[in-house]
Amino acid sequence: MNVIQVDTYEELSKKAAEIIINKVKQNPSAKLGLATGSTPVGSYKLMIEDHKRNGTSYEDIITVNLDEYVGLNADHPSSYRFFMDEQLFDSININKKNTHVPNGTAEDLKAECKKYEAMIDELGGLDLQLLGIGQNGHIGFNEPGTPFNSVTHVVDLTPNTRDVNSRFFSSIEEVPTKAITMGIASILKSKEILLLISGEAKAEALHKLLHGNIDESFPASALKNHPNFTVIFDKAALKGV
Ligand SMILES: N[C@@H]1[C@@H](O)[C@H](O)[C@@H](COP(=O)(O)O)O[C@@H]1O
Repeated sequence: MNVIQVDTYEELSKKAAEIIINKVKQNPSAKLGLATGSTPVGSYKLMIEDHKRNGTSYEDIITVNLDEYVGLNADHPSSYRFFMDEQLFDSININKKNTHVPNGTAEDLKAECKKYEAMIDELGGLDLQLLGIGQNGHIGFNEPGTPFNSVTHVVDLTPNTRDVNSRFFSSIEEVPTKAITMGIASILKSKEILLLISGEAKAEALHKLLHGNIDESFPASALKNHPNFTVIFDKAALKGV
């Protein structure tokens, strides 16, 4: 595990954006695994700025997102497809056809999961997977207890995750109870993994990642088995533990 500590969220965003932009420059047809949540937003902004200023091209880049809520379509403002379009895809020269987010409104959710995993395999695995982390150590929507050998699947969201994520909805009742997520094994298929941890609310999760055991009760600990795993965190995430 490579550990990078920075002072602020701004620095964290800059560092992560640099790593992603370099990957894109080195390999203009790279396959990027992307994440939602507030943490990567700063990096996405910097990627957009760099695209506008320096012309870094996403023309042949393929993206694969980690997860999507069950029941929300692309037009729903709280869907992860909507989020990705708004926060990144609509502002860079990516071909929308090359951007993949699980279809949360698929009639046959199991078939959708199978199809998604097969797509990842057909791509030959991703080149770089960007991740955030939940307060309980979830990655994607892999909640504590998820087997490390899990592939893309449907999950029941925990009350805590629904509560934390309710800030993106008008009320807690609107937060879906299920989601489709890449599994832990799907995430580990990526050649490189970059995890971003920012803010005091994540202090316990960071502490467990750095000092705890590799155990299914803490999903992010699986990443420590990966040969090319980097975690970037800010000072605030070190507070209070
Ligand atoms: N499914 C997403 C995760 O992929 C993300 O890492 C997490 C943390 O979000 P934030 O960065 O807003 O704290 O939120 C959601 O649960």
